[in-house]
Amino acid sequence: MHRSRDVVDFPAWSVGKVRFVSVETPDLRTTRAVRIGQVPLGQDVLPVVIGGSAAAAGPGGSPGPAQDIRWITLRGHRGRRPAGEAIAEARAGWASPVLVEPFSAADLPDIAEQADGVVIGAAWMQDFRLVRAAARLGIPVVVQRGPAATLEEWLAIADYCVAEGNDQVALCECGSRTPMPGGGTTLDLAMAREARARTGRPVLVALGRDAALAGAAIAAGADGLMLAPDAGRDVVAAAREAAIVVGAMVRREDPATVAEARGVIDRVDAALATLLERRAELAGVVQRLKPVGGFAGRDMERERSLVAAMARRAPALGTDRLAPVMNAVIEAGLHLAEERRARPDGG
Ligand SMILES: C=C(O[C@@H]1C=C(C(=O)O)C=C[C@H]1O)C(=O)O
Repeated sequence: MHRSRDVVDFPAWSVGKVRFVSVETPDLRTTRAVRIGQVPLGQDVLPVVIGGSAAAAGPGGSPGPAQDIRWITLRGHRGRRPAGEAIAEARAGWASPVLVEPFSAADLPDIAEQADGVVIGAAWMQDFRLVRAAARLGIPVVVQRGPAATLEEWLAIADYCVAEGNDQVALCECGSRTPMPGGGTTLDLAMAREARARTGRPVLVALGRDAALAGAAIAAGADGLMLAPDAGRDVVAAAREAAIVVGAMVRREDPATVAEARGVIDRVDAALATLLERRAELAGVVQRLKPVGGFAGRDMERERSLVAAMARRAPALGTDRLAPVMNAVIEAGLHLAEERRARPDGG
C-alpha cells in the first residue's frame, strides 16, 4: 500500500503555511508484474535496462552492472538465418535472460524453446496472426507500440495476448514516426504513463542508441529502458545511471526485506553522492569568488538559513538533525577548496 507522502504540511515552526510537494511519482506499483527469466518487470524495484551489445556486458559476457536482459531482433535476417542459431549466439556466455523479436511466425518454435520472452516489434504490432501465435507460446510477450498506433490500438494488442491465455504482457513505447538524429525517437511518454496507469502492466520505453531521454522516461514511471541491441557500453551505462539516480528521486519504493531496503538505500546514496560532488564543486566556486574564501570566510548565518530551508524538505529530520550533517558537508567542501587552492596548479 502507498503511504501518502507526496504532500507534506509544514510543521508549525515553518515560515508561513507553504505546502511542500514532492517530485515522487505516486503510482509506482504495477499490478501485473511480468518476469523475464529471473528478472522482474514492474515490481517495486529498480527499473531494468534491456539491450545493448554483448560488448556492453561485463567480463566474460556476464551481465555487468549495466544490463539486466539482452534482446535480439531477427528482423534483419528476413527469415534466411535459422532463429535457433541466432538465439544460441546471443545466449553464448550470457547467463541472464534473452528476449527475441521474430521476423515471422516461422521463428516462433525456436523462440519458445530458447528464449525467455518474445518481442512483438513496433513494425509488426498489428500483425494479428503473429501476435496471437506469439502469445500462444506461453512465454512473456513485450508489445511494442507501432509508430502510428493510438493508445487504444496498442492496448488492444495486449488484450489479444490475454485472449490467447497469456497474461504475461509488458508494453514498450517506441516513439512515433519522426526519427531523431543519433537514433533517438519521438517518444510519447504521456502515452507510456497512461498505458501503465490504465492496464497495471509494466511499461518499457525504447531509447534506441541515445540515452538522452533515459531520465525523462524514468521520471514518467517507466519500468525499464529498452536500448537497441547494438547500443554501446556508454549508452547502456548512461541508461543505468539514469535509472538509479533519477529513479532514486522519483520512485517511491516500498521494500519488504533487508536486501530490498539496502538496494533502495544504495540507489539513494548514488543520488546523494552525485549531488554532494556537485555541491562541493559549487561551494568551491563561491570560495574563489568571495573576497575572503575558505574557513576564514565562513558565513554561519548563511549556513543556518540553508539548513532551515532544507528542513522544510526533510521535516522528519528537522533542523537539529540536519545541522551536524550539513556542517560536515560544508566543512568537507571547504577542505577540498583549500586543498585545491594550495596546489601549485590551483587545483
Ligand atoms: C559557499 C559558501 O561558503 C561557505 C560554505 C557554505 C556552503 O558550503 O554552503 C556556506 C557558507 C560559508 O560558510 C558561501 O558563503 O556561500
